[in-house]
Amino acid sequence: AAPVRAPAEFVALRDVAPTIVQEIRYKGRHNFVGEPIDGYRQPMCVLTRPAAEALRTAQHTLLRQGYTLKVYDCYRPQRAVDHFVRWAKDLADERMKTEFYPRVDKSRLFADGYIAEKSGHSRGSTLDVTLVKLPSKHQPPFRPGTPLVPCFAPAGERFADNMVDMGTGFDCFDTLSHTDDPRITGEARANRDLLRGTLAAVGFRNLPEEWWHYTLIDEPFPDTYFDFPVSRGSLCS
Ligand SMILES: C[C@@H](N)C(=O)N[C@H](C)C(=O)O
Ligand SMILES: [Zn+2]
Repeated sequence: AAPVRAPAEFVALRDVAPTIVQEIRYKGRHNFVGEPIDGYRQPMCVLTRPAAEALRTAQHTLLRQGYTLKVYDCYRPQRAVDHFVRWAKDLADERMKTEFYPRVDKSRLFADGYIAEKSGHSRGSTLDVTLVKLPSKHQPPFRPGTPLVPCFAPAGERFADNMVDMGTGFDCFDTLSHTDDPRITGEARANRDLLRGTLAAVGFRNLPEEWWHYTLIDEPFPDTYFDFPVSRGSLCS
C-alpha cells in the first residue's frame, strides 16, 4: 500500500514562503466538481522543498513589483485525481458546467488536456498559481447556489476573484485559457507573460493548455505519484 506519510522532502508552503496567498479550491466547493475533493483534509499548499524555495524566490521578485503569488492547488494526492476520474464518468453531473467548461463537452476534458489521470501535481512539484496586485482587492466568498457565470466572461462579470485579469478564471477549461491564445491581448496578455516569465526564471515550465499550471523542471520525484492526504499530519516536520 502507498505510504500515508510524505517523504521528508515535502514541506508546507506557508513555512517557506508565508506571504504567498493560498486559496485551495479543491478543499471547498468552488471548483469544477462542485464539492470537496478526496484527500484534501486541510486547506494548505504542500510541495517539495525545491519547488517551495523556487516560489519563495519568485515571490521576492514579485513583491518588489507590487504583486503577490496566489496558489489554488499544489501537491494533489492520487485519490483526488481518482475522484476527478469518477466524476468525469458521470456525464449527467454537470452542476458546475456553466462556470468551468461551458463550451467543452464533459467527455472531452481529459482528452483535451485540461485534467490528467496521472497528474504532475501528485509528484509534488506542480502547482496552479496566479498573480494578485497589491494591496489585494476584497474577494467575495463563493456562495453555492448563486447563479454561475462563464469563466471566460469579461473580468467584471465572471466570478470576482481578486487576481489580476488573466483573460479567464482559474480552471476555465476552454481554448481561451491556452497560455498563448492569440485572442488574449493587452493587460491580460501582459499578466500571463509576467507570471510565466517570473516562474520560468526560477525553473518552472508552463502547461500550454492552462495559463495557471506550472511544474518545476528539475523536480525531485519525476516518476512517483504520491497519495498521502493534504494535511499537516502527513508532513515530517
Ligand atoms: C485540473 C487542473 N487544475 C489541472 O491541474 N490540470 C492538469 C492537466 C492536471 O490535472 O495535471
Ligand atoms: Zn494544475
